[in-house]
Amino acid sequence: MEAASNKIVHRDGITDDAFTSDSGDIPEKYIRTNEHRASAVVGEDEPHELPVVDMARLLDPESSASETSKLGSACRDWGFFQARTTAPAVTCRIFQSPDDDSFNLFALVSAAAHKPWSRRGCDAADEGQHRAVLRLATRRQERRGGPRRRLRGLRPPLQQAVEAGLGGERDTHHPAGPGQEHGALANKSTNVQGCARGVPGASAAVTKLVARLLGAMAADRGVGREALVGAFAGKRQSVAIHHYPPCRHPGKVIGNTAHTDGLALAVLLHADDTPGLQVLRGGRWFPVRPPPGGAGLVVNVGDILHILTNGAYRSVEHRVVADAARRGRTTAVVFQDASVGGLVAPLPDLLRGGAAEAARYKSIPRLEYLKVRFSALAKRTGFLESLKL
Ligand SMILES: O=C(O)CCC(=O)C(=O)O
Ligand SMILES: [Fe+2]
Repeated sequence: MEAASNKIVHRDGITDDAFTSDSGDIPEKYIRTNEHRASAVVGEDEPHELPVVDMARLLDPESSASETSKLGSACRDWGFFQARTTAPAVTCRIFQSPDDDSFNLFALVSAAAHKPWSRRGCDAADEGQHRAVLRLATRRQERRGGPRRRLRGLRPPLQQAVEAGLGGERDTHHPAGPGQEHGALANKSTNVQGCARGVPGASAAVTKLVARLLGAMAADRGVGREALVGAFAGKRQSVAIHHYPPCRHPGKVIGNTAHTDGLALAVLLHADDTPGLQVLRGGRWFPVRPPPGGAGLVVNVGDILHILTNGAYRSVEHRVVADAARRGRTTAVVFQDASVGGLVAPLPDLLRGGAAEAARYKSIPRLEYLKVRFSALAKRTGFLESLKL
């Protein structure tokens, strides 16, 4: 029987089922076949590629206008694009070489993937990642008398993010079947805290990349650079690191259920070339191929940027499917927050002047926005729709 997709799976349960059963079947409660059936996946035979924005061309005055318009179309049509960059600063700082002792994410992720289940709590991704994050952050606060003490030493943007629960621990697990040892789960996400030493460098590199993209987005949207860059300046940044172990039954479980990202912009780094990410476009799932050789990042519009641009740039659903053949998949996602004067609202510059647009979304205080989004996730109701005017 197919499991209801909204079942909550606790990690304690996973431990028992995944390691004590030897039947080779996937426990019914982990099956997400219905999610695979929900929409068609575009096959290998239909050529497609995520739009590519070349960062060097974006900066070069000769090519900047045409690359800016490519960027704008990508954000309108796909909500996703690949930012091609040859500068190794971003990727290297997050996924540093395993030989470098100062910060070794590979070791961290691999330790997370192989350690026995701890009992720190786990919620299935389909309950909503952000809810899980919030709950874990709250528990952490209760246990330790507030996260501030534990986070001493982190630089402010990251510290704020973790305090807000946005960069907190994520543990969303879906077992792929017992007997698969450590490959029994389709998604293990770990948190930034263990990577604290390496993150500030990566955070600075991502901030720079994001500022460049925002400058071009502002030009494309016809607002002053400061209007958009200012909405992001000094705002929270958080990082989620995901590890998706290989899975023998990729068509039955899901690595990361379909969702849109709640913050403003997400920058995704692939640590390997295992595919898995799929983007919903025109009712079909488009598989995203990891940029070859790590020469690029996948960027997507989140709900807040959707609202800031008055709906011109689209926050689209995406998901991660499991892969049976390869050794697993590891990604890091840097989320960037934004708001205008404490509000999540269309950029005021879009609503005034000669080319003024009518506001298509309500303006709501940021805290209320977060609250509404969490409860919408819990109830599985359309969130952006509920803010539409
Ligand atoms: O791991 C991936 O490819 C995507 C993860 C994701 O969508 C997220 O963290 O919001
Ligand atoms: Fe996402």
